[in-house]
Amino acid sequence: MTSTANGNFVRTPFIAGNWKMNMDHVQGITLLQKLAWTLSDAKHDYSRVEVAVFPPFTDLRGVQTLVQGDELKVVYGGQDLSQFDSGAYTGDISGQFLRKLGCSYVLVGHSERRTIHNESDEVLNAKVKAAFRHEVTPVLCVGEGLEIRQAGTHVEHTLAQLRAGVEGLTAEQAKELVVAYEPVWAIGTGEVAGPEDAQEMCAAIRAELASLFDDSVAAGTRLLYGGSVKANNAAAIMAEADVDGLLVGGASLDPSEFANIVRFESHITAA
Ligand SMILES: O=C(CO)COP(=O)(O)O
Repeated sequence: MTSTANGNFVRTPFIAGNWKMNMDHVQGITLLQKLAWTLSDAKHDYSRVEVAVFPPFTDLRGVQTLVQGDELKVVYGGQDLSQFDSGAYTGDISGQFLRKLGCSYVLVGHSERRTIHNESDEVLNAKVKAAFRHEVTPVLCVGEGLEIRQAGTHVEHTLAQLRAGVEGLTAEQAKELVVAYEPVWAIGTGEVAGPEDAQEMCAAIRAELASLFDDSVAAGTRLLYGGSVKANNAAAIMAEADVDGLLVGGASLDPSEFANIVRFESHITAA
């Protein structure tokens, strides 16, 4: 992303709220309504900054109904999907079902899936491919834990996750893919990676995409940062050349805070 103080971006900035296992389907609707009102009051231009929410599966039908009924421009997605299309996989959700619910995106390989559910790079690669099969754009999450960061091998570690995740994709798919760098030590801890840490990793990811695919993939793929993003640090992170968006956890549960993150450009011009 090349940005200037007046907010000209090469790739459309993407600000996403990952609600994790918060908000039942009633609370979820209220949260989305408040977010939409706040952004509408602020005359948010969704063509300048794309806004996405990732609610729990049980909220998705309500979110779809609200988005369609009120013609909201907020897009939404699932927090996970099965690598399989259908069958005897109790508890799992097919990409086909997400597509039918109007999901544009799906998170794949969030660190909480990798650690709590032991999802391997191999499974995650199959999930990325399943998402493409069902025409849902995967947001592949990568990032290192604290020990790896302290050992100084974070770039190598994260790029290995990236390579495994995108294996077998076409250049066209890789360009559509969104990659989210979320250092595990910065998630939900209040410990935010500095803008320069986010930039270091996003630049490395972009260079890796150029070598795995080609320069047009590297130039087109959107790269997000996630981990303790708040309204007061969003603008500085977004000012980095290779950061195209933000994946926000805790702060996305507060509609006014999240709206201020979406409106990070107003902070840049105000600064
Ligand atoms: O995991 C995250 C988003 O997917 C980040 O969570 P927090 O913003 O709560 O640190």
